[in-house]
This record gives sequence, C-alpha cells and structure tokens, in this order.
Amino acid sequence: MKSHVITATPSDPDGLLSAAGTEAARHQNFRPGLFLHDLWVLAKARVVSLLVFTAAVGEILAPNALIHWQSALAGLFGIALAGGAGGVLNQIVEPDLDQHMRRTLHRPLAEGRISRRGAIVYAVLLMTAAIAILAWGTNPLTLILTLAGTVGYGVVYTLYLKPSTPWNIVWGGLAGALPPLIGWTAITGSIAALPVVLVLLVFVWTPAHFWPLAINCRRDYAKACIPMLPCTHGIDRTRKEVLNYAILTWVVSMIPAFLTGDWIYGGIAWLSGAWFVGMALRLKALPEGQEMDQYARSMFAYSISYLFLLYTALILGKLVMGYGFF
Ligand code: HEM
Ligand SMILES: CC(C)=CCC/C(C)=C/CC/C(C)=C/COP(=O)(O)OP(=O)(O)O
Repeated sequence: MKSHVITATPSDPDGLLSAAGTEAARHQNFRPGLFLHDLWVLAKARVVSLLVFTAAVGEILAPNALIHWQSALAGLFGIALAGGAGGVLNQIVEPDLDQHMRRTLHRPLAEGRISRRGAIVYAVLLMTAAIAILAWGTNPLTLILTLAGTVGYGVVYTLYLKPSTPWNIVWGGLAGALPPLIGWTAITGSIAALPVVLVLLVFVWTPAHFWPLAINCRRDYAKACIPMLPCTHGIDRTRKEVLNYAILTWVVSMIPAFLTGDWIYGGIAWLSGAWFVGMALRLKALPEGQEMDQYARSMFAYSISYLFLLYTALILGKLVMGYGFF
C-alpha cells in the first residue's frame, strides 16, 4: 500500500479529509492481511471482546451452565457476531464524522479502504449468522435481547442519540450493558435479579468509562459538531458527572456481593471501585491542561481494566465459594 500522506489545504487545514481514499486506490492497494485487519476493526472487535466476556460471566453465573454448554457457546458466538454487526452499522453511518477525528481517522471506511456497500454486505452477513446461531442454539428471549442490543447501538444510539443529545451515552450504554443478561437467558431462558444487577452495573459504568475519553477528545468532537458533554456543558460539569457515575458504579458493584454473599468478589469490588472513585476525584481536582488531558486518558484505560476485573472477580468468587447458583 502506498504510504499515507495527509495533505493540508485551505478548506481542510488539518489534512483530515485528504486521508479518505478513492475507489481506484482501494483496488490498487488491496492486501489480504490488511483487509482481514480492516474487517476486525470494522466489527470493533476489541470492544466486542469485553461484551462477550461479560456475557460469558452471565452464563457462568447461571444455574447449570455446564449442562447447557451448546446454548452457552451459541450465545457467545451470537453476541460476538451481533455486536460486530452493531460496530459495522455504526461506521456505515459515520464515515464523515470518523474522518474528522484523529482517533478514528484511519478506520477502513473513513479512509476508503472498504466501500460503504461492502460494509453493508458485511453487516448483513454478520447479523444473518448471529440470528441463525441464536435461533438454532438458544431461545427467542435471547434472540430478541441480542437484536435489541444491535439495533439499540447501531441504529438508536448512532443515528439518533449521538448527534442530538449530550446524554447520548447514558441511554446508548443500555445496549452495551445487555450482554450479561443475554448470557444468562441463553442458559435459563428467563430473567433473574442477579443478571439484571449486572446490566445495571455496566449501564452506570458506561458514562464514567466514556466521558474521560470525551474530555480528552473534546476538540475533535467539537470540530465534528457532536454534542458530547464536555463540548455542550464544559469540562467541570463533565468531571462532576464522571465522579457521580463512578460513585454510583462503586455502590451498584457491591449489590452482587450482598445477593450472593460472595466476600471475595465484595472485597475486590470495594477496592477497585474505591480506586475508580479516587481517579475521578483526582481528575476533578486537576487544573485544566495537558496533565488533566493525560489523566483523563488514564482513567478511560482504567475503566476498562476495572470492568474486566469486576467480572473476573464474579467468576472467581463463584468458583472458590461455590455459592448456590450452580
Ligand atoms: C454507548 C456506550 C459506550 C460508548 C460511547 C463507548 C465509547 C468508547 C470509545 C469512543 C472507545 C474508543 C474506541 C476506539 O478508540 O476505537 C471505547 C473503547 C472501548 N470500550 Fe467503550 N463505549 C461504550 C460502551 C462500552 C461497553 C458497554 C463496553 C464493554 C462492556 C465497552 C468496552 C470498551 C473497550 C474494551 C474499549 C477498548 C477498545 C480498544 O482497546 O481498542 N464500551 N469505548
Ligand atoms: C448486545 C449487543 C449485540 C450489543 C452491541 C452493542 C455495542 C457493539 C456496543 C459498543 C459500544 C461502543 C463501542 C460505543 C462507541 O460508540 P461511538 O460511536 O461513540 O464510538 P466511536 O467514536 O469510536 O465510533
């Protein structure tokens, strides 16, 4: 592939738009390895991996998960494929926005390495495979919840909420919060209190996950005219909301400990949540500037490890304590 040259012009001073490719360049530059990597990026595979992990925890916590191993596997594959389809739908809608943000500038659709039509075919294939696997291996409730996740993120959040309200991610986060419940329903076919609390946990975690990154990227969001909270309500209000949601996440994270009597999970949740709240306090206290921007990035990175740790602790607790959900 030719090396990527970003050219500044008077109408495109940062050279961001010149990064987009053309149909001819697409054919000339085709490389199978890069194409596979593009499919991976297009499906937002790294984000989907955490969605699948939270779904797997929902399955492991459900009664008799081992006996229903086929449904468990079908559930995980279905969520991975449907989550991937959500990621593709998101990028089909947003290539113009992605071209305007440094973080997303090099995505395959933004740079024109994959055409919009190709991406639509990809999304349809992923979704068809997800529906087939879920219909075959799980149950109607699991299929409906997964479809709600894909439509909630790929259509409702991306098309309607993201461009119209700074509270977009509070409601958009609901789609990404569903996997633990989907994992549970794949095994049991019904809804219960514990997985609903796990959905609530991801739901309240999402703003404290995303807004620190939005603080870091606020100039790009402003340029792209996306009404993210730091652009519409300022940095101080955003830092206050990050602290509120970090505290709320800490509180909600303790509920599974009370529901299960699992003190191993409880201890880990308490400590890792205290650290999260501590980071939010420090973020709030820092004067605006480069150090605050960098710290906001660190908090975003920690948010991901934190959720991973909480869900790992849930399995660990169950394996060690063996509380009565097996
Ligand atoms: C509407 C809700 C959410 C928003 C707006 C959001 C936003 C973001 C953004 C903008 C990134 C950076 C992606 C990139 O640079 O390519 C990111 C990364 C990430 N998000 Fe979220 N997120 C949301 C919900 C979730 C949920 C529910 C999960 C999992 C349970 C999750 C897991 C991750 C992970 C693992 C990454 C890191 C990806 C990487 O390293 O490339 N996010 N998120
Ligand atoms: C259950 C199920 C199938 C759910 C699918 C939900 C899903 C894929 C959620 C992912 C959340 C996410 C990556 C948000 C970033 O969106 P953004 O568009 O604001 O970020 P960007 O600027 O990086 O594109």
